[in-house]
Amino acid sequence: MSTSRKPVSGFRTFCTGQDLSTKKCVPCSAKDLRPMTEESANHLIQKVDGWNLINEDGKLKLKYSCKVKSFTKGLELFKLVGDVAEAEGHHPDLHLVGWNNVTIEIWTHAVGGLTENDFILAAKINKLELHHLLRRKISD
Ligand SMILES: C[C@H](O)[C@H](O)[C@H]1CNC2=NC(N)=NC(=O)C2=N1
Repeated sequence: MSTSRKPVSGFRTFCTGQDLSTKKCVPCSAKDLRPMTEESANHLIQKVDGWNLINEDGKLKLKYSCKVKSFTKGLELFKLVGDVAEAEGHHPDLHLVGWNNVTIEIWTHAVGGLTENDFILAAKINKLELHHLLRRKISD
C-alpha cells in the first residue's frame, strides 16, 4: 500500500561512493523510508549502467529493457533476477512481452517512488551473468 510521503532530498547521503551492489536493501516497512527527489535519482542513475529513470504518472521508476534469445531464456532471466529480489526482500516488476522482450521496472511500492533500495537492487541485477540469455539491448 503506497503512501503519499514527502520526497526527501539529501542526495549527499546516497552518494557515499560505496558500490551500490555491496549494500543491502532495508525493509520497506521502515517508518522513516521516504521517496527520494528527482535530483537524488538523477545522481544515483549514473551508478547503474543500462538503467533509465522514467516518470510514470508522477511516479519515478527505474527501467531496464532487453531482448532475450527465447521465451524460455526470458523465464531463466526472471528466475535469476527473482532470486536476487528474494534475497534482498525487494522486488521488481517483470514483463516478458512478444515472447522475447524483457522489461524490468523497479520502484518502492511502500512509498510510491524511488528509494536507495531500488538502486541497490538494480546494481545487484547488473552483477548477474546474463549474457548467455540476451540477444541484444533495446532502447526504451
Ligand atoms: C515487508 C517487506 O519489506 C515489503 O512487503 C516489501 C516487499 N518487496 C517490495 N518491493 C518493492 N519494490 N517495494 C516494496 O514496497 C516492497 N515491500
